[in-house]
Amino acid sequence: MASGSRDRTPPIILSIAGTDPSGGAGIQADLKAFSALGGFGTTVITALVAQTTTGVSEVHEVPAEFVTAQLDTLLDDVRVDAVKIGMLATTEVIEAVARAVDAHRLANVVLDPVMVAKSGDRLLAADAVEALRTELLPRADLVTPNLPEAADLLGTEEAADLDAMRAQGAALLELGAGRVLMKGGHLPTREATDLLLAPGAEPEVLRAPRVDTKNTHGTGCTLSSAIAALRPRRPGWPEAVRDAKSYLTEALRHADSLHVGEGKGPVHHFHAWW
Ligand SMILES: Nc1ncnc2c1ncn2[C@@H]1O[C@H](COP(=O)(O)OP(=O)(O)OP(=O)(O)O)[C@@H](O)[C@H]1O
Ligand SMILES: Cc1ncc(CO)c(N)n1
Repeated sequence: MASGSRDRTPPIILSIAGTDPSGGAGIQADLKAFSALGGFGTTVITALVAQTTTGVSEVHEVPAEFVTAQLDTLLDDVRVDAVKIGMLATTEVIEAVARAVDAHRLANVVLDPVMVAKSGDRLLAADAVEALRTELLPRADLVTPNLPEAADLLGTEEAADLDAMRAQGAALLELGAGRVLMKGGHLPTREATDLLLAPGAEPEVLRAPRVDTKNTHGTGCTLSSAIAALRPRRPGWPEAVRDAKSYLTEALRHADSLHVGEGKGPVHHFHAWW
C-alpha cells in the first residue's frame, strides 16, 4: 500500500523533469510544491536548462541511458507513491521513461506534456511530439496539457473556447490517457478555467479567480506537481486536482511578494497554506 495513504507518513513523490536555475519551473518548482504539500520529493533529471525569468539560453540534454540509470538506481531502492513527468527534451528520453513506467509499475503518473517555455523557447524536440503521444500518453493516469500542447498532440488548431477544449480533451482520452486536465490559462477569460475529463463521465469545469500578476513562471509545473503530491492523500483524482488548483491560485497570489528576476517571475510556494 502507498505509504501516504496508510497513515501520516509523507508520500514519496518523484519528479522526472528538467532544471530551472531561477527556481520557478522544472525540478526546482516541483520539489517546492511537494514539500509545501507534505510530500517527500525525489528527482530524475532529464535536461540541464540555462534559463531564468526572461528566457532560455541553452539546453544540455541528459543522454537517455543516463536517465535510465537514474530511474533504475532510484526505483530499485525507493518505492514512490506518485510521479510527475515534465520536460523530456528528446524521443530517446521519452522512450526511456516509458520503459521505466512499465518496468517499475509506476502508479499515479501525472504527465505534464511540456513543449515550450513561457518565453517561447522549445523544451521538446519538434520530432518528439509523436513519441510523447504514442509512448507516454497511454501510460499516464492524468495528462495536463495547456492549449498549445493539446493542439500539438492532436495535430490541430488551438482551442478558442470551452467547447473546443471539451472536444480536444475527449480526443486525448481516445488516445489512451487515463484522464485529461485541459488547462485554460491561455484563454482570454476573466476566470482561469480548466476542464477535467475522464472516460464515461461528464467533464468537470474547474474555475479559479484570475490573479492579476505578470509573475506566472512555473504555473504549469506547480499545478502538475501539486496534483501528484496530493493524489496519495486524496480519495480520487478530482479531489487532488481541485485542491492542487486552489494551491496554485494561492501561490500566484503570493507571487508579487517575491522579486526574482526582471521577466515573468515565479509563483511563490509559501509553506503555511493549510
Ligand atoms: N493569472 C492566473 N490566475 C489564476 N490561475 C491561472 C493564471 N494563469 C494561469 N492560471 C492557471 O494555471 C494553471 C496553468 O495554466 P496554463 O494554461 O498557464 O499552463 P502552462 O502554460 O502549462 O504553464 P507553464 O507556462 O508554466 O508551462 C491552470 O490551472 C490555469 O488555469
Ligand atoms: C525545466 C522546465 N520545465 C518546464 C518549464 C515550463 O515552463 C520550464 N520553463 N522549464
